Amino acid sequence: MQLVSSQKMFNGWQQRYRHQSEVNQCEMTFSVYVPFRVAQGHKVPVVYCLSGLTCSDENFSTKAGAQQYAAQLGLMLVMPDTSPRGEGVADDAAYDLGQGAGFYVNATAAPWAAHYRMYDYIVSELPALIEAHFQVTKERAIMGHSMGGHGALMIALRNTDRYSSVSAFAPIVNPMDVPWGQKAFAAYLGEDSKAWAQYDACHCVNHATKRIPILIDQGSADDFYPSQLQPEKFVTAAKVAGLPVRYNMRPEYDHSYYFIASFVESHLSFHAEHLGL
Ligand SMILES: N[C@@H](CCC(=O)N[C@@H](CSC=O)C(=O)NCC(=O)O)C(=O)O
Repeated sequence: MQLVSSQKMFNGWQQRYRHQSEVNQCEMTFSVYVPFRVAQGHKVPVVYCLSGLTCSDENFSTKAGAQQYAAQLGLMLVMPDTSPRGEGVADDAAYDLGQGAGFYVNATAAPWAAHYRMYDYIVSELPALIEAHFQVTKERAIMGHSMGGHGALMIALRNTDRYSSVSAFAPIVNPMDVPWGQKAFAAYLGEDSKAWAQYDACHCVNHATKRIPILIDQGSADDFYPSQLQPEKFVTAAKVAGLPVRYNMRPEYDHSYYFIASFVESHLSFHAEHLGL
């Protein structure tokens, strides 16, 4: 693991690391925020922050304004990239497919299957790396925005033993039923939609083995809300499955990081509460 950059921030450290990923078969970069509590000799729990289409590990770290709250709460933030990258990695000219748009699935269709294994990367490889190199406990929460909001919901529901809580800003919730998801799933998983449900949060609610606490915020002025997101579908599915969801509609907020920055404190406090801080 190679340190790319390190800056002091709120008495802790904002850093970027590069490493060779076995599951994605390429070099991956991630960002972390290490709170001061670590320098005081404590192990801290981790919140994984998954970004959306077109993002890298730097969107959340530079725009969400989360570090000041992570510093106060004693949380480490891990901000992964949204796909494998590099010259030898398949890509597409469109912003919603290929590099920057991995959708947190393990691709099975050519040419994507060779590198696009973001599900295994987020669930297994990255946490193992983090737990080997940083002063962290094995307690984790996961959150995300848009495509990353969906990734967080889907991953948490499939792995309720691994996460204490999950939250999402303006998430895609039913990718099998909206244009962004249908395009990505057809490419990564093949045209047979039977293989898609395992990665669709509205289906994954039925496979949760624990009542994991869920928080979702949605802006009413989000251009993607009616066509690509529709979080109410998830709220209904989760309630039918008996899962506790707190859903906030935020008047006049859009899809941007200005929206995320406005409510990120409440998401980190939610996770801190369920992580027992
Ligand atoms: N209109 C786009 C779409 C890109 C976009 O809005 N990306 C969002 C996430 S959307 C769902 O996953 C984002 O987070 N962008 C980065 C940012 O810093 O705001 C386009 O034309 O590119």
